[in-house]
Amino acid sequence: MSSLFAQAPAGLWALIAPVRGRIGVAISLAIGSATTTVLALAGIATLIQRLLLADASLADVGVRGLAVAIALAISVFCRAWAFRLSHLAAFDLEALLRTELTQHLAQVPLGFAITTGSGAIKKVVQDDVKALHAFVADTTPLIGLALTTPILALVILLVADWQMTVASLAILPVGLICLSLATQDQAQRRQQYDEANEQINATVIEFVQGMQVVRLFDDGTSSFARYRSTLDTFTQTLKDWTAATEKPGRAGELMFGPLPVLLVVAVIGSYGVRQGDLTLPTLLLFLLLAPQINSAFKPILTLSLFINQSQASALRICKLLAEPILPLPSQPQRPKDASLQLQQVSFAYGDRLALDQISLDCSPGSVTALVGPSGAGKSTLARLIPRFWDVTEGAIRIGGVDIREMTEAELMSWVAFVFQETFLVHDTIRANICLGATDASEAQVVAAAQAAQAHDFILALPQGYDTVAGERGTSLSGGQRQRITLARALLQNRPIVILDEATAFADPENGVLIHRAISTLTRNKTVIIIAHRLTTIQSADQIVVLDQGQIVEQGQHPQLLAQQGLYAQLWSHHQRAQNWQLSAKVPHG
Ligand SMILES: Nc1ncnc2c1ncn2[C@@H]1O[C@H](COP(=O)(O)OP(=O)(O)OP(=O)(O)O)[C@@H](O)[C@H]1O
Repeated sequence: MSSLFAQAPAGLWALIAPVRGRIGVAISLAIGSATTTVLALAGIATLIQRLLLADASLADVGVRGLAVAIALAISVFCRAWAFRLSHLAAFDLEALLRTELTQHLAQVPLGFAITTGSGAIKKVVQDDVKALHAFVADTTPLIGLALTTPILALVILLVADWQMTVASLAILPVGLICLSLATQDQAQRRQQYDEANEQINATVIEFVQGMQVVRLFDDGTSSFARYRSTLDTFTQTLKDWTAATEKPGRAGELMFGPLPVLLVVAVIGSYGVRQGDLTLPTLLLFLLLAPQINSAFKPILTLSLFINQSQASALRICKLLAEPILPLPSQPQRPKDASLQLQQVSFAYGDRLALDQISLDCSPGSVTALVGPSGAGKSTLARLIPRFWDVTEGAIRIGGVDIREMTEAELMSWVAFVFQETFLVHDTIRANICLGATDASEAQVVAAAQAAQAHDFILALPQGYDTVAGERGTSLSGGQRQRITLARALLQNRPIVILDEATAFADPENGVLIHRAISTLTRNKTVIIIAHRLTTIQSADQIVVLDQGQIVEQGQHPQLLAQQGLYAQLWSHHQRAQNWQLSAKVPHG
């Protein structure tokens, strides 16, 4: 359960509850502003009435004029104060929600980011929280303003002359009919618009991400043509939408403007005054207040649109906050050694089984290699050990203790994980090496970098260990980034090391250095290595061959070769790939 909310929030109003007090005050101030505006308008009507009297007393006129001025001043003050409060509340809410979301994300299983995608998570934490900011800052005072003005004006006019009120508002149904015509297939058109918009986004991302490849192969013409065609579809969708809603929309807008109602009031009212059914001050009151009722419909419709959009953002935030956190043990246990055991482990992504009844024993200090064709389940198995996800069935034990019975910190103190994708934070090289071992001394950091064959290139950087790694480490080569993450793992010095294809992308020179670093890192450790380069794992204590989520072969290299099974096939493919050379036909001169 999240700390900011007593129970998991279930929608827009629940999410903004932490700043409910200030929103309430802001709405009240907005109501005060609208009320004083309407009262000032009514006051102007009585002021004009007094001014038209032949024996108007200056004092009376003065008092009324002052009252109108004070009402207007109060209205402006309340409005400004309402928006100031709502904006301050919005900033606080934004900070509170971001903290809440990041705290929650820190507790959900690590695999959540992989399954959901970092783009989708970023959208919630950034864009949806920003949408709620806009809702609280701008929309909440408008709720008070947009609703109070027409209601109060209506009450005053009904009291003044109910028949005239009905007559002057007769125009409203016409406007409503036009509006419902303009919005009748709104949902379907909105969906078409969203789909066309998504298509454009996807094509732009494809165009930008693939620019290097695209421009090398076709100078960009064909992918640009794809972009043009989705843009044309998008433009056409918008044109159709505009054409279908244009006329009734404009008519509705006109009907909700002040002019038609002023015309009706002026004509009917003047006739009424001439007949003696209506007094001039009442006509003035209608001329001033009736347009306020009509004009309120547009802001109310805009408000409902805003509320719907904010509700969609709120639901995405709530869904993320409702994501179950990794269950933690009530009585944590400590492993007795660095042995690793998988006991009939099964795991499914949703209803798709990725691992099926895997049992495996790795004694302390042994090297276990996971091999198998693509999609066999190697990465999934490796990721279950640091609890990216919990097993669907069975158990994983370290030193005899089920990893679900260990605290997160305890588990992390046993397992180092070297990702296939190296990740550097936007900080100094030193901070990147120290990640997870913040109390390390300078000498320890340098020793780790030396062992990871990274010290020399770090010293050659402009600020040495104080150089800030570029965004996602872009200013460093792939091999250099790998060596920094290896230095990090070396410094952490955890008894179990999981290597996920750390050397796959290294060039030969980097490959030798990285191989050396890995040898140091894995010395005397329990190692699980996923390797496609089968040559590096020939001496592994056990090789586990996975296929379609199951262990199909298990043993040491010579044993597995002799079995002439899947491993032998993979090995011969690997050998062929190693011996493969570019054959060049030298032209005879
Ligand atoms: N995040 C995920 N969501 C859903 N299915 C997934 C996810 N990750 C992997 N899978 C599926 O689980 C199965 C095992 O994938 P896994 O990545 O573990 O295989 P692998 O042996 O490591 O493959 P490779 O050698 O290509 O990396 C595959 O069928 C894959 O499509």
